[in-house]
Amino acid sequence: MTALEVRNLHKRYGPHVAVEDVSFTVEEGEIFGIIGPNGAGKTTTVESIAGLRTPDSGSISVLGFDPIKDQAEVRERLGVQLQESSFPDAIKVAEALELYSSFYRNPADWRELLELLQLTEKRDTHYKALSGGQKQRLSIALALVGNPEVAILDELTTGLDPQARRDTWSLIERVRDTGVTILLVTHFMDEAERLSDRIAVIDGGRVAAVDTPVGLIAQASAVQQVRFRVSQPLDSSVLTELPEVTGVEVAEDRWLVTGRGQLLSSVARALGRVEVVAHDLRVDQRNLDDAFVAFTGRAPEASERKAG
Ligand SMILES: Nc1ncnc2c1ncn2[C@@H]1O[C@H](COP(=O)(O)OP(=O)(O)OP(=O)(O)O)[C@@H](O)[C@H]1O
Repeated sequence: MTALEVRNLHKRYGPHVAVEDVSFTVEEGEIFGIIGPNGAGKTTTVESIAGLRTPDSGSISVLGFDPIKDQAEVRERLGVQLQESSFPDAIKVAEALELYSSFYRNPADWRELLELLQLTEKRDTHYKALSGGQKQRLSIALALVGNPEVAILDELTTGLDPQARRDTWSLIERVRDTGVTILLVTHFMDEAERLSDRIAVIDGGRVAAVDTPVGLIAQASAVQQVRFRVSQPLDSSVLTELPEVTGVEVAEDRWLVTGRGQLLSSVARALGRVEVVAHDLRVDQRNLDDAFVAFTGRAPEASERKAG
C-alpha cells in the first residue's frame, strides 16, 4: 500500500521558486531517501508533507490524509525529526519524552524507546549536558514517541562521528523492521545507499530520478573502466575488436580499457584466449556519488565516504 503520495508539488517563497514540480510515492515499510544539492527543495518538500509548510499547488497524501486539511490525523500518524531541533536546556531526557508522549492518543512506551536508542542511562540528564550524538538520538526518539506509521528524518546523522553514524543506521533499520515507513533526507551518499530501498534525486525543485540505489548507479554508469597490468606483450587489437570496448589506453605495462555492458568478463575471456595473465585486475566501481554527479551536475557536498 502507498504510505505517501506527493503530486506536482509547487512552492515559492516570494519570487523564488523552491519546489517547481515534485512527484513521488513511498510504499509502506520502505526507507525512501531524498538526496540533492543544497537549496534543491528537499526540506521544503518534507516539511510540506509534515504540514509545516503550505504548498502553492499540488497534492500530498499521508496514509490517505491531507497534511493541511487533516492536520490532526496526520500528526497522529507521522513522526518528524527535523534539522537542528532544539529543546530547553533544563529539560531532562525522560521529561522531554514524557511531555511529547502526552501529545499523542496512542504513544509508544518511551522507556522502550530509551532502551532502543541507548539513552536509558541518560534519562535524568539535562538536555544541555547531552553529547551531539545523544541529542540526535533523543530527537529520533521524540520523532518515534507518537508510535508513528511514517517517520520523516531530515539530516539524521549530520554532526555525528563515523561510529555514531553507523550505530544510528543500524537503529533506523531496526525501526524499519518494526513496520515504520521512513522518509530520509540526507547529504551523505553512503547513508542514502546503505539505508534506502529507493531514492529520489531532487535538483532545482524537480525530481531528476527515482530508483533503487543500484538502479540509480546503473543509470549513471553506462560507461565502465577495467584496469590491469600484463606480464607479457599484448596486441591491443585483442581488446579493441571486442564489441563492449570503446577505448584502450596503454602506459608501459598498465592497461586501461573503457567500455560498456559485460566489459569485465569480455576482457577477461579475451585475455584468456591469448593466454595473457592480467595482474591487479580491477573495475572502477561506480557509486552513488557518481550517480549524484550524473543527475545534478554537481558533487555531493558532504560525502563521508572517504572518511567513513
Ligand atoms: N522560509 C523560506 N523563505 C525564503 N526562502 C526559503 C525558505 N525556505 C527555503 N527557502 C529557499 O528555497 C530553496 C529550497 O530550500 P530547501 O531548504 O527546501 O532546500 P534543501 O534542498 O533542503 O537545502 P539544504 O540541503 O541546503 O537543506 C532554497 O533556495 C532556500 O534558500
